Amino acid sequence: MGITEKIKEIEEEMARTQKNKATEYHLGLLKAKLARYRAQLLEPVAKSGGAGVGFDVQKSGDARVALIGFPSVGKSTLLSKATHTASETAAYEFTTLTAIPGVIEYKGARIQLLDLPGIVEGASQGRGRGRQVVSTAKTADLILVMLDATKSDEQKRLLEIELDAVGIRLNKKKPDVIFKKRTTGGITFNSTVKLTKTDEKTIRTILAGYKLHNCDILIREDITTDEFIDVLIGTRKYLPCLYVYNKIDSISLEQVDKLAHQPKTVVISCEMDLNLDYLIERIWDELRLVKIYTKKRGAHPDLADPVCLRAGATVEDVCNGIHKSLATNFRYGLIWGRSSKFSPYAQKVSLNHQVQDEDVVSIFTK
Ligand SMILES: Nc1nc2c(ncn2[C@@H]2O[C@H](COP(=O)(O)OP(=O)(O)OP(=O)(O)O)[C@@H](O)[C@H]2O)c(=O)[nH]1
Ligand SMILES: [K+]
Ligand SMILES: [Mg+2]
Repeated sequence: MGITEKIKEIEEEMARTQKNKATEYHLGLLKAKLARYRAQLLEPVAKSGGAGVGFDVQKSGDARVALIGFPSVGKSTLLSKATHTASETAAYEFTTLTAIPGVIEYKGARIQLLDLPGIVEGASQGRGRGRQVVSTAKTADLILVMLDATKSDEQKRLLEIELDAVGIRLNKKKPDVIFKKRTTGGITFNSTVKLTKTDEKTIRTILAGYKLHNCDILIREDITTDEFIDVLIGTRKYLPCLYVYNKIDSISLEQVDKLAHQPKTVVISCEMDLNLDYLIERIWDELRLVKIYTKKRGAHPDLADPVCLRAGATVEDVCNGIHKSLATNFRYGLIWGRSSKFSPYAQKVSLNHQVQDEDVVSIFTK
């Protein structure tokens, strides 16, 4: 029996099993099995690629944004409008058959936008190019889930099921659980909060199902059983996501208004050029990029060529963004702007100082 059949069998058994106190542990075990098979399904099988291998597109620029959606929602139209790269667009499905990268230049940052083939229901189980698409999506810093505003909202749920099945968690934080494997000593189970969505017995059942008999578990958040399995599997990808409804030129204003009020959502029309600038602004915000200007002694800051980094970056990252040797020869830095505690004056800083958007930095070397 192949993995897909095994998955199907478990899913059927889960559907048949009534959910109650008596079956809770058994269901937990099934869930764990299911997660393990799904993980197996995504492992690369042969050298030639196929399962689990994404499209071979070089990462470039300061961040990567991937376009995911069903066919003909307008992904390629967006790429062609927002970047200088043309990607074929047409009224028929599966126009795009590979990954096409384009670049959005915004506020001094170069953001790679990746057009991808449309995915279909069942993509995560290997239908169409789905698995390649979702594997590529895992390499992105931000996912744009693109939806057709003229179609039912069911599409959003279906897409999320596909992404979920391959271990992509959208707009979710990694569960606050510490899990350590040991060689002896049995299972130590601790929780700093009251667990209302799962319990110790279920978790122990799952651990047994994974043949994990020696480990330390410290739970610091009221997690679900599924979230615990995510921690065990370990390869989950937690990615920020924006829901982009395209084709709002074809629906009523009331409908547009309703969609636009959903969280993490942007409504656009590629064809009519509606709201595209705002979308790019939102992409920038979601990526949480910071822009750092450098300044040579006695000169004005270089405003033309900022260093773009992810939020949380340090002076060391700034150095590495300029030249490899800078951090090794670093003596001290001077920083102006939001992260200087003496603002508007400069603060003398070391490599581990965290920078903030629009800071100006001078680096002094040995
Ligand atoms: N009404 C309307 N049509 C649009 C809009 N954007 C794109 N389209 C049309 O939608 C169709 C599909 O566009 P594509 O850009 O090829 O869609 P895609 O998502 O890349 O499709 P695949 O590559 O096949 O997955 C084309 O006929 C476009 O002209 C829009 O804003 N409004
Ligand atoms: K199309
Ligand atoms: Mg396309």
